[in-house]
Amino acid sequence: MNDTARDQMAMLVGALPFLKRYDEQIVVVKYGGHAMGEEETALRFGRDIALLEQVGVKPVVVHGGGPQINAMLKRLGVKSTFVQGLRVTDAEMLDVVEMVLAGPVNKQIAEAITRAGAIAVGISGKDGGLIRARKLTRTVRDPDNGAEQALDLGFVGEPERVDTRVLELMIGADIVPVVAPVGVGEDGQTYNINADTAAGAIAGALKAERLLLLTDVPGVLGRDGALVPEMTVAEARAGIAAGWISGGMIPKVETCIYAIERGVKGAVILDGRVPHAVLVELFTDSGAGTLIRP
Ligand SMILES: Nc1ncnc2c1ncn2[C@@H]1O[C@H](COP(=O)(O)OP(=O)(O)O)[C@@H](O)[C@H]1O
Ligand SMILES: CC(=O)N[C@@H](CCC(=O)OP(=O)(O)O)C(=O)O
Repeated sequence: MNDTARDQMAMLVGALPFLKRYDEQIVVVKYGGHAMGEEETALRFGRDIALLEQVGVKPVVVHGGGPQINAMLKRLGVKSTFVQGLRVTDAEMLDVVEMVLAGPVNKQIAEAITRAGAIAVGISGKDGGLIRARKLTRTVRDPDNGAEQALDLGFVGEPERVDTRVLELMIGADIVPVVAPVGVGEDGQTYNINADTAAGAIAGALKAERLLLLTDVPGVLGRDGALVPEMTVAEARAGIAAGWISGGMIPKVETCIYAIERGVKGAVILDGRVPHAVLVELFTDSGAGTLIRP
């Protein structure tokens, strides 16, 4: 046997316990807009998700699409602003957000997975009452007098309740759900939801075995810039308080903490642009990215 064959054999044997561990288990994968990159990246992602389904894992995909929304807004000549990483969403903006997320982005991902041999169906959080949302309230501290001020982000929502029935029906029929992060209020109002937040709420409601957040950095980086392979919820909270976890990484880490507190066994932040990142994370000992655990 040559070295290549020996390496392949070792990989295969190493993966077997993980295949058993994830058999019939729900894994929620958040596919971020930055991780989507070139068409080839999306096709590779589709092949990995289809493969997961074919080996008995139950994947549920929740996607973002921030950069894709930005591209459409540019074409339309509409300006967009972000507050605390969230897009301020007025009625006109909401139309574009829903059109892009629940339209081409959602369909492209479902199509890529289906082309790779699984059956994937794209839905939005509005379908089947999946994500009941309410208006998100946020405050900001005035730097001059320290007073708390309410922020109005328009139609930005937060999940209030997740009704998993439509997902369970799909999963039970071996259909891979692909979910756009749009929710609906009690009064029928549509809300734009941060995709990390939506994925965390869905993973929590499904009590998923794993939540994977695919982004365009290797994971959580420590003060020295090196990847932190693993951290507890307490360590993650301390990192946010100390300030070395900041910006767009805060909602991701908070989402992981939220999901774990609702029974998800482990949440991982990893680089979705790396070929087969999902497979390496699930089926190898070393994993990929940063694992946040209870
Ligand atoms: N400790 C940290 N480790 C890694 N990234 C961090 C950290 N603190 C802040 N960040 C920032 O978080 C960003 C990832 O969040 P974001 O750009 O919102 O991702 P996405 O578009 O995939 O949702 C990184 O590009 C980086 O600038
Ligand atoms: C409220 C809010 O900010 N919603 C996001 C939804 C998409 C998203 O989160 O996409 P990524 O994961 O690719 O960043 C937005 O409008 O961009």
